[in-house]
Amino acid sequence: MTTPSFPYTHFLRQQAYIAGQWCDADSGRTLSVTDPATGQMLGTVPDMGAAETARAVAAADAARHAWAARTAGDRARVLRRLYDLMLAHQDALAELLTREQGKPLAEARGEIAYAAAFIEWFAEEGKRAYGEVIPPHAANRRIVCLKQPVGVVGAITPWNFPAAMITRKLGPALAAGCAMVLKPASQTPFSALALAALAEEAGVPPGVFNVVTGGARAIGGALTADPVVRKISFTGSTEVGRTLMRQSADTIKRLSLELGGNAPFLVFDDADVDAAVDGAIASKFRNGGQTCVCTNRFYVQAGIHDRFVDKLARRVAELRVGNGLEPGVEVGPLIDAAAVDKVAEHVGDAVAKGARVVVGGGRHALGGSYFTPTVLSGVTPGMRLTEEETFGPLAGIVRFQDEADAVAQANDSAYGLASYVYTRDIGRVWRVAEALEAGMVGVNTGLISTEVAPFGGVKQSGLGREGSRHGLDDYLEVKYLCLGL
Ligand SMILES: NC(=O)C1=CN([C@@H]2O[C@H](COP(=O)(O)OP(=O)(O)OC[C@H]3O[C@@H](n4cnc5c(N)ncnc54)[C@H](OP(=O)(O)O)[C@@H]3O)[C@@H](O)[C@H]2O)C=CC1
Ligand SMILES: O=C(O)[C@H](O)CS(=O)(=O)O
Repeated sequence: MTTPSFPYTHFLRQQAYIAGQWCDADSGRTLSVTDPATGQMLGTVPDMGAAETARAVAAADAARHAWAARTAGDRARVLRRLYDLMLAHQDALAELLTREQGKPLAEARGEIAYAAAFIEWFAEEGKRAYGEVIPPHAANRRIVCLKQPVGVVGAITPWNFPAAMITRKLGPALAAGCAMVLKPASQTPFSALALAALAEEAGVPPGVFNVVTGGARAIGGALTADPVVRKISFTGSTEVGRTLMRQSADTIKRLSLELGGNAPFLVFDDADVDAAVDGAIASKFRNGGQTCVCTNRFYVQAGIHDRFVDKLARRVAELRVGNGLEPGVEVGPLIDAAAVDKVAEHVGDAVAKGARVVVGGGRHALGGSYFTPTVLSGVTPGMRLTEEETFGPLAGIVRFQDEADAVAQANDSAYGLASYVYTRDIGRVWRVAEALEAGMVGVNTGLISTEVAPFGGVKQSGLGREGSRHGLDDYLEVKYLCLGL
């Protein structure tokens, strides 16, 4: 039976999803969602708060036992149906995602496939949540360790990947036998609600997956305060992650925190300069620079510096900026005016401190939330763009002399999420990769994100890992049985 193809409007749900019911806020209040490319309203979602969140937590707590009692294979079959449905409706889901977030349609299609891959991956991983039998400490004892689901999970996700950041949590949570209450970003809630509709169609039981939309502080406060919620999984800024960590302390919750980044990109004299420029474009301008693993500062060795800057600037000047729905657009609008202001402030600060605009440098002629892809040279430590996450299409380049200096500058940050190094010297690959204070290192590649590898950071970039076989552990508890004979 072929799956009918629907327009994106088919998935545009303007109600929240609690206990298997589509519902409005108790107050009747709504939040507007706008298309960042046009500023036009796309739709509204309920502006919910603590009361609705409490009902969602209660529904998750009621539903989790029967879900956990099903076999891992049974849960995997439901997740596989969700995976199949996501891919069957990839185009409609991608258009909905581009309309609420702004990224080019090709990237949105890629995100839907990436999001679905987490569901497929963890459907299978859930079947391998092996326990263990341990040689006993006494002849009359037997030791067995079980893996059991954490229970009710509170999830809070950002606007930059409105589908993948959800399934990166939903996949392992449901595969492990947990139930979830999700608060998506208010700027991009429709992808989350579309996932809820597909989960319902795939056979995820009522209450196992709930989506509450509305005020972040009220919903987040309710999730972190409720002792029934045993885990918080958050992706977003370090500032908010810190708040959630504090609020979770009173009930000692498990935490998965995927937070801010400040990725360094090191290019050594012996690098393939064309490959390095390809990697720089991929790592810096994906999603308009609005990913936590985007390069935030470039360090280029003196011998290759001028060639790298010239080649990169030529490529950046050719990037096509526009509405993500238009064919061929490579850089869409930023999420909102505040994001544009931040990029402009980083450019202004760097230029005031001596940096040179090689290409771009300001707001785009299209106006609104568009910013011209920009390359700055002559960047030096102390400029804001080397210390703060720009989260926009701005490449700032620092020239360096020797390896030790480059590594020291790269590590001079409170963050440690992603990092990148281009060199063809195998000894340098190992020295630098081992020395970089980051959770992830791209070697001669600017694209590192995949469901099969452990994604996460060190220092103030977060706690835990998502994806890979490690990602399931964050949703499981180890129970030790000591059997007296
Ligand atoms: N490490 C990673 O994988 C990722 C990290 N990030 C980081 O997130 C930042 C950009 O994303 P952005 O969405 O602006 O980040 P925010 O941290 O502002 O928001 C992320 C989510 O947290 C919610 N939120 C905000 N304040 C609170 C609160 N007090 N209590 C509970 N929830 C709250 C938001 O809700 P609402 O939308 O309603 O405000 C949103 O759903 C960057 O720093 C980026 O590096 C982003 C993506 C991935
Ligand atoms: O930056 C993020 O929000 C995601 O982690 C992006 S990705 O690198 O996983 O695609």
